[in-house]
Amino acid sequence: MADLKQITLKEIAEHNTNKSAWLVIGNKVYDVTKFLDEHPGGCEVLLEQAGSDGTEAFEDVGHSTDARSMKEEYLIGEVIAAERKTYSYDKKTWKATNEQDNKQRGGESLQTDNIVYFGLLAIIVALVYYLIAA
Ligand code: HEM
Repeated sequence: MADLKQITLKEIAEHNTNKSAWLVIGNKVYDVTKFLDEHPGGCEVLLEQAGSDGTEAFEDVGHSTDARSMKEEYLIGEVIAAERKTYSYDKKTWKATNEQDNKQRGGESLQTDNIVYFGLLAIIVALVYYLIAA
């Protein structure tokens, strides 16, 4: 990746129209001008991000692996080292995963609790029935 053209945020900001639309995803610069009409999510969302950093918007949509590799066709360079931002892909993934895990775990423990309560209730009912019958 050493050969990638180094581009400043100032230069990127100038390409924010449908005549020339650049956007930054993960510090890489993509020229999506030709892709505007082909983007399944529409040209508006791309133009909204054009000239700026679209990493968060791109990640929020949860683009497919296909979409991720597709964007490499439009790669034209990368943000100069001094102006790069760190976007924590890991943290985001972990956050989402943990939330999901917690929900799942919550659901599971609730189910387990219900089974225990139901079992106790059944034992009590059986005991009462036994005592009455005796
Ligand atoms: C070069 C960059 C991009 C490429 C190659 C790309 C590609 C794609 C592809 C292939 C899809 C179809 C669904 C999928 O396969 O995930 C899609 C959907 C979509 N994209 Fe992008 N995209 C790019 C950037 C963006 C950005 C910056 C946004 C900003 C919000 C965006 C918003 C959306 C939305 C809203 C959808 C529709 C999702 C749906 O209907 O379920 N995309 N994109």
